[in-house]
Amino acid sequence: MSIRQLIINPGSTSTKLAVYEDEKEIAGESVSHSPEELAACGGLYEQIPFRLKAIRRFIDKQNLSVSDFDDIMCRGGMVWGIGTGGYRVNDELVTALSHEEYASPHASDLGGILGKMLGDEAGVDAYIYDAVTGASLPKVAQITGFPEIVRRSSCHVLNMHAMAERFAQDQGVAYDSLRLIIAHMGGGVSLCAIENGQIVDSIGDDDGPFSPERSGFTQILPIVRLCYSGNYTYEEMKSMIRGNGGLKAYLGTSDAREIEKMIADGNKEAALLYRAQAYQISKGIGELSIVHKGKCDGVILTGGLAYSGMLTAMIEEYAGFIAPVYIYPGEHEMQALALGGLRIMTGKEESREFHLDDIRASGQMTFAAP
Ligand SMILES: Nc1ncnc2c1ncn2[C@@H]1O[C@H](COP(=O)(O)OP(=O)(O)OP(=O)(O)O)[C@@H](O)[C@H]1O
Ligand SMILES: CCCC(=O)O
Repeated sequence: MSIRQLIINPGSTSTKLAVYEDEKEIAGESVSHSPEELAACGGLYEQIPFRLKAIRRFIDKQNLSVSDFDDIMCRGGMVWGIGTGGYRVNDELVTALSHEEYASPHASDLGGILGKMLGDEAGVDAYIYDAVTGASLPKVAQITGFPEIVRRSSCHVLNMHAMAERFAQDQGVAYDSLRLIIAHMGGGVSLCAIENGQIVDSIGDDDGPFSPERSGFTQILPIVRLCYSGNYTYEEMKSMIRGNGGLKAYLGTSDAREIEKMIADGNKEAALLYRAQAYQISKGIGELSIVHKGKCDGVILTGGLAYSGMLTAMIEEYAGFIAPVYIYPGEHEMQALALGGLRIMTGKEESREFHLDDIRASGQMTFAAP
């Protein structure tokens, strides 16, 4: 009997859904949510009923019900102090996914919450897999200049692990033997260093290069001044960091294809900004080369922006001296979730149980939001 799984991947502007039977996708849909629809919901967690409706519509369309699934696999959120792999969604994980002290607000936080709500109706377990914050940073990588702030990892773990494994297969070498740097370049950009099959350091979407829709990191004092200027609320600051920052803030679009058209039409500002994006991503690669002490087997460029020959050529021009650059365009998160779920369902991998005390013990809790 095959294993049938419902896959849920909430993003900032869409909810991606799929049904898998064993390794095969038998149905898939990316339900787009317009800015107006999302704004009408209010905050992130107020989107739950709206997204739940979209998921139910998708399940109905397949003539299935929740009880027809063996499990529900959900994109993991930005819960601090969590490891990689699969976690069964229990009540403590739902609490963590719903509170800013435990998790950074991000659309992917909704995955486990939605999965558990649906699963509970029919006694089906929901899991998150390779959560955005899952990593194994050594102590030396966790120090900041602020004793009150522990440096935490956040990156596109799901797609990065999947691409690293594909790369190892393509090269015919053991994944665990590779020292890699991966840049995931989508609406948000993040990077990681992989060693022994583990993410040992990373640069998050608010921690390094700007991206099509995110501000990335810049000098701290101007940001502090902006926060206290009285011109912006906390919510507005967050939306500049994630959603309305980066290329979108300068050029009014986060679609790199439109930006390339602007460049082709002679728009010099667009050309400068696109180069600046490549430059910053390359600097991120350079920063992570230190983690490997310069001995890196490859740099992998992935995500939607890796389809852009213009961008990848510029990155290769800056960072190609570090290691050979390999391009794996697109993201393969739905398949990675399904394969992770299949390993759990077939007993090849054990899922983990989450406890709020794990976050407390990690020292990675955050201050309460204002
Ligand atoms: N063929 C292409 N050429 C150039 N850019 C492209 C191409 N296809 C997609 N992109 C760009 O990739 C970006 C979106 O990438 P992707 O779909 O991986 O992001 P996302 O899933 O929305 O966000 P994230 O990866 O941060 O979760 C957009 O800027 C889009 O314009
Ligand atoms: C690090 C951010 C991950 C994401 O946007 O999906």
